[in-house]
Amino acid sequence: MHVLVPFDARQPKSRLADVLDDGERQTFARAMLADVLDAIEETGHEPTVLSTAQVDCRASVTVDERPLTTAVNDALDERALPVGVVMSDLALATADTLDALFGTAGDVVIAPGLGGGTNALVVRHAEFEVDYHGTSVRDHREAATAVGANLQVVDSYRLGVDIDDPTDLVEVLLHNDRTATTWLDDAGFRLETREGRATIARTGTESDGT
Ligand SMILES: Nc1nc2c(ncn2[C@@H]2O[C@H](COP(=O)(O)OP(=O)(O)OP(=O)(O)O)[C@@H](O)[C@H]2O)c(=O)[nH]1
Ligand SMILES: C[C@H](OP(=O)(O)O)C(=O)O
Repeated sequence: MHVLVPFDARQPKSRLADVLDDGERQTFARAMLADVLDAIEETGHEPTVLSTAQVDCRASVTVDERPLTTAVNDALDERALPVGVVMSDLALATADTLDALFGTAGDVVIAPGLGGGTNALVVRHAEFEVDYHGTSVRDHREAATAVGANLQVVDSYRLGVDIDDPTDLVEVLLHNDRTATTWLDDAGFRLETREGRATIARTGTESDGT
């Protein structure tokens, strides 16, 4: 199966601006992309990065500067189905969890994200179109129904966590041990327990007084 990996190479991960500067967000986004590409390759499927600008990575790259939804729908039209779409910020994605997604039968198979996004999906129905942003998981359910496509939802913690906000970094430090975690470690991020919950702190910053 062909697997598209959308990637915003221009200003990635703006919601992490409180904890990472511009250059750090670029590097961290690329680290997560590398981990996602590794996991897809381990499944034996073929990833193509669908990027807003050229990016140095181990997969083939198609550059499309248009908005996410337009770029993905055009890429779906150009390829023989089925096609997978896996977001580049799924830092916890593993070959096993992706195999479960790719192996689930259905015209449209969705891995929802926390907060209403669509972290990954498989499209086997020619009339189905994506519509990202907002509560896209609900929009995709409706879009599947509208074209008469059978929809399946996979239940996956690892595919459900996309790294958008600083609190999501906790999950990377807790549950990933690949490129993105190494990068966070090297950048000084540590887990701390506050009021019984895991949270992140960064050594060498004002917040820890060093
Ligand atoms: N090709 C393409 N990919 C995009 C675009 N916008 C976001 N992405 C990718 O789509 C996935 C989900 O992106 P978001 O979390 O909504 O956006 P983001 O740019 O990563 O982060 P924020 O700036 O914090 O919203 C990630 O893999 C992004 O790299 C776009 O306009 N084009
Ligand atoms: C692209 C978007 O991602 P989010 O903004 O929810 O991370 C979505 O899944 O619709």
